[in-house]
Amino acid sequence: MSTCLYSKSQEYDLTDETCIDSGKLGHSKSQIHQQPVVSRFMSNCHYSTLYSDSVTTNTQHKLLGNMPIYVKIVEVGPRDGLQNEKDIVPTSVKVELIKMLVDSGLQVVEATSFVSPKWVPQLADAKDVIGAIKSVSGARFPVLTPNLKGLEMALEAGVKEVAVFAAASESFSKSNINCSVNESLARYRDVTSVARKHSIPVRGYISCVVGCPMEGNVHPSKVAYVADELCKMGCDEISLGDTIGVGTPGTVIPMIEAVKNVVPIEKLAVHFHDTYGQALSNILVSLQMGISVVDSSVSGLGGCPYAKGATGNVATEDVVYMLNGLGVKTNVNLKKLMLAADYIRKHLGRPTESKVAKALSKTLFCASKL
Ligand SMILES: CC(C)(COP(=O)([O-])OP(=O)([O-])OC[C@H]1O[C@@H](n2cnc3c(N)ncnc32)[C@H](O)[C@@H]1OP(=O)([O-])[O-])[C@@H](O)C(=O)NCCC(=O)NCCSC(=O)C[C@@](C)(O)CC(=O)[O-]
Repeated sequence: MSTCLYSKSQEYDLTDETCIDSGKLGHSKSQIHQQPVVSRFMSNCHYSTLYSDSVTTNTQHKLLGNMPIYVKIVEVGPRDGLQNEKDIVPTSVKVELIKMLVDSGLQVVEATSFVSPKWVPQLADAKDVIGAIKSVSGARFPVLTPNLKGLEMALEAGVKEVAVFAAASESFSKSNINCSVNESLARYRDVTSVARKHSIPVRGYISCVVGCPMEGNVHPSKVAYVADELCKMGCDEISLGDTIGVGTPGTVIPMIEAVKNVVPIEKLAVHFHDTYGQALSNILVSLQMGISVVDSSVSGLGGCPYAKGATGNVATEDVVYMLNGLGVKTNVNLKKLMLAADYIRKHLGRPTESKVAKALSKTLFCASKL
């Protein structure tokens, strides 16, 4: 047994296989322990977690549970990330962002929503965004559709995948989509039924899976109820959203346990906001429980217009970095992803929310020469 990565006070009980190979860095393990972690990032452009194929990690270690070999990342930045922005982001910027995200290797990029422009003015250009990315290949571009009207508009625009969005809390459902949970499920039965006739896959979101901004704690049985209904109406994937980012493994585990009793685990995805800094630990336990689809947002953009105080989604850069470190494939090139993050952050005029991007920003130039 040996330890790696952090200072003595934070030692992890990992085997040699689970350590990031110090040989790749050209340092001995004792040297690694002597260096502060940030200076190691800055002085080592070849740091192995930048590249998914350069890490030789034993994902089957008993402490890690049975990690999936591959995790599908659903990039929600252009939709969830931008929907809350007050200043309208030009369509051309959204389109360029989507192209850069696809170029980084992301295979699913949620592009926009066909929702009421009165409710979400930022996404009023949904049709134009979809029109402009029609020729972009290499990724799927699902969109949100809250009702049949949204679905019809999406189909007309040429969308090939849609998502409906319910909530486990009545109050949130009312404030987000202006109807009760059961009313929303009835609407979504119509949406999924029409979508299926067009062979369009449907994802079902559930918001507030552990906590609601108005009702507080949400019982796992409420999440399981909505998940079961979404599954029965034909949703192909169900994304469990901690909309306000209050969950910890202590609340996330029983919630997933309850849901996986009614929905096959292969159909589940997780969607964590990082308000309390718990998103990565919640993702890790979700993977250990058998989930292999993770939603995230480039640069940690986001927040829901109807969940006051909630911060952005977990940053895609941070998810990719963790998965690289675990030896789990994602197909994402972290350096290119950071370029996409840089592009949108510069436009929005705000610094990144990604811890990884903050740490690596000084080595980006160096990494770009590799
Ligand atoms: C659901 C409605 C439409 C109900 O809104 P409503 O006001 O009850 O709807 P309505 O049927 O009375 O229609 C009102 C107006 O909206 C129009 N309309 C109606 N539907 C559409 C449509 N699809 N597209 C465009 N326009 C539409 C409709 O034609 C009408 O226009 P008017 O006659 O006044 O000119 C509204 O509440 C809405 O659009 N809500 C969207 C809210 C939203 O997008 N929230 C963020 C996404 S959810 C989320 O972020 C959480 C998630 C998924 O990320 C996971 C997590 O973190 O938890």
